[in-house]
Amino acid sequence: MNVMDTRATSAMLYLDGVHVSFDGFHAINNLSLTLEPGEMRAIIGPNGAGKTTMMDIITGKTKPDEGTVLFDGVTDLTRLDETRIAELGIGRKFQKPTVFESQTVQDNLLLALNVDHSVRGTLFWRGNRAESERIEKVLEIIRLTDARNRLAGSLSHGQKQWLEIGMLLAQDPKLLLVDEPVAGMTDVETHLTAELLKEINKTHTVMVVEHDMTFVRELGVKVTCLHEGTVLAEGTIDQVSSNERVIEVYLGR
Ligand SMILES: Nc1ncnc2c1ncn2[C@@H]1O[C@H](COP(=O)(O)OP(=O)(O)OP(=O)(O)O)[C@@H](O)[C@H]1O
Repeated sequence: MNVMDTRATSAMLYLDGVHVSFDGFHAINNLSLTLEPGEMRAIIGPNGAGKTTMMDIITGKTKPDEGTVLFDGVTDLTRLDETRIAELGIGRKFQKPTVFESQTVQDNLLLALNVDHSVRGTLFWRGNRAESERIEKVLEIIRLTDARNRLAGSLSHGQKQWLEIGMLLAQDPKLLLVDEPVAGMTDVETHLTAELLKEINKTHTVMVVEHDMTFVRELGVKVTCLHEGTVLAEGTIDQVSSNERVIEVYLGR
């Protein structure tokens, strides 16, 4: 691919002709996808479509056999390891919340900030002014300001998910990858999560994988449906959900 391609130079994320096979099985098959800076994209698709593998490629956990994966215009992610990719500003939220249950909400956020906690000791450190302001802002976005001193273990499932999204946000990533955030949530929590991601998307580029179509519709963003490791359909939720192939392989089941 020519890196002077305008898509490649302006995109936050640019995948082109990506292939991944596991023992001869083609999990990702000529996958091409572009995410613009500031965009939020919803990724849908049946089990085994390659959604997780695509996230693994972006974060460096899995290396493609072929294809181009560029971040922020020019950085070739296929040459970097997971740590370096995280340092570049790609944050990933896995499906299950993994907060520090015996720490308070606020201390979880402090732990997530990029500081040398081994030296300063998180429990005695309350951050400099910029960091404190950042924590306040994140608490507000994730709606946990009033719960700041509660132990994370005492939060509801939905609140734990929001806290973990907040821990990513504390690091101010350029791109947030969010895997099935509303699985196991109540309808109210699901609605609040859509609001929360829309708020985050005002200042961050977001890619969210989700099966819950009510939630995806509420996000109101461009949708990509993957199937057999490639893009089956892309467009508005109405366009994608009325696509005959999407209905056949995913929605109509
Ligand atoms: N490490 C691996 N070794 C062998 N096969 C794998 C490996 N990782 C993924 N696969 C296969 O690749 C395909 C794509 O899997 P992937 O987990 O990316 O799908 P998915 O769209 O995330 O599905 P789900 O919605 O169930 O999470 C599946 O058939 C899966 O079994």
